[in-house]
Amino acid sequence: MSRATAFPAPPAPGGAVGTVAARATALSKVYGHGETRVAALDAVDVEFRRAEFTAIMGPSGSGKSTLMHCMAGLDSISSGSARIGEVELATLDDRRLTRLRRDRIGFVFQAFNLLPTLTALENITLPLAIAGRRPDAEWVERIVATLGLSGRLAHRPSQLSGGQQQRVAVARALAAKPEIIFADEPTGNLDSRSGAELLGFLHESVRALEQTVVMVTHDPVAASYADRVVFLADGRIVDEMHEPDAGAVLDRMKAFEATGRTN
Ligand SMILES: Nc1ncnc2c1ncn2[C@@H]1O[C@H](COP(=O)(O)OP(=O)(O)OP(=O)(O)O)[C@@H](O)[C@H]1O
Repeated sequence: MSRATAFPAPPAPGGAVGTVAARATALSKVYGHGETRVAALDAVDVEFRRAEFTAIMGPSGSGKSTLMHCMAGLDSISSGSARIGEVELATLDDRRLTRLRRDRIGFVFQAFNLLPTLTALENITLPLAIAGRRPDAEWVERIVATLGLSGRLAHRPSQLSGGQQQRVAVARALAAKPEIIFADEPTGNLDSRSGAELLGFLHESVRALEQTVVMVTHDPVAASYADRVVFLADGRIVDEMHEPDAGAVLDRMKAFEATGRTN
């Protein structure tokens, strides 16, 4: 049941582990003019590899959300390049950009944004239904099992805990087999235990389902679930850490904040 789209079909998740899912090159984003001009991103170079879990950290105002929004085609860029796979986002008109976001990108936000009148399963498959695509039943089953939602599919959001609702939101993001998932503070509305569980499931979706996840977070513990942490300060990538642990991330953050105060 292949359906013609404006883009080549995304590779099966895991089909090309280690290749680049998204890339920014000399990416700059300026808001405002004159006295109100803010360089939110200043010549950022960063790659997000397939089947890798990356956390983006940095002090408030360092450009984390702007980077995520520019990479996800939710905001325009001022100069440089932002690519999903081989597609240069700046070359797409609004219609093609909307389609790319729908077909190739998954989103998870702090607010779960589930429809209250639909069951968990209906929420998970809704974006596919809107896109006129039939869900891949086997894939949806794997996602649901990986996220520990098998016994909850007939429940409505009000019958689920916050952690379960956010897992439904992650399942919804995964259902279309996106090339990359952008998560903005996905544990921001969860208590610490549900947050830890959600992060464990996100980690598992990268390991077991070979998904690519980029997560903006303020929380060093959340970042420690990632394979890699990219640190932003004043709109620039200033450091990177692999196989992070929470203590080391916290120390690095404190160091940036101390430097920021003395500059
Ligand atoms: N729409 C906008 N108009 C003007 N300036 C903006 C806009 N969005 C962001 N900025 C500015 O760009 C800079 C980076 O903002 P951004 O929200 O990306 O930072 P952040 O690291 O995500 O911050 P936080 O951790 O507080 O969410 C900040 O100085 C911010 O004030």
